[in-house]
Amino acid sequence: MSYEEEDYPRGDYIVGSFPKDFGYGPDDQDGEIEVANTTQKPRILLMGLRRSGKSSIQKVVFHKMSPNETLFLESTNKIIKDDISNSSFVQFQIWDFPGQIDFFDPTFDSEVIFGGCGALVFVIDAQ
Ligand SMILES: Nc1nc2c(ncn2[C@@H]2O[C@H](COP(=O)(O)OP(=O)(O)OP(=O)(O)O)[C@@H](O)[C@H]2O)c(=O)[nH]1
Repeated sequence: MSYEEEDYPRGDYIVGSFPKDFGYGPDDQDGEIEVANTTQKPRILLMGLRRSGKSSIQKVVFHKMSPNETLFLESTNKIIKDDISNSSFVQFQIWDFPGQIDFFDPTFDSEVIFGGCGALVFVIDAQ
């Protein structure tokens, strides 16, 4: 991993970069919702353009948020890992990515991101 702490101090992101602070590292446990057994459940990645509606889709579909309430959602600045366990048969994770990630950044670790991916939803414009 080429990430160096001094190059990307915490909270001081370079636009377009993909520092480990975004929360995708194997040891990361501080997503908004704590997730146990991160490696065992199928993972759905929500990626796409900035302000395209990724978080809105996730909140409306899986958390019964009313579409009107999504107007007040703030921009995602790190990966939000959400554990969906509706029953013992329906169990998976959704990783909601920040829209500003740069896939060509050298610190983007595609092995870690896509390694356990079951599906990828790329949102262009939810409207
Ligand atoms: N009119 C309309 N607005 C929507 C729709 N989906 C999302 N929005 C609005 O678009 C804005 C951005 O939505 P988010 O869900 O935060 O977008 P995001 O892709 O997660 O954004 P980033 O985290 O910045 O990448 C919000 O104000 C939403 O209310 C839709 O279907 N119709």
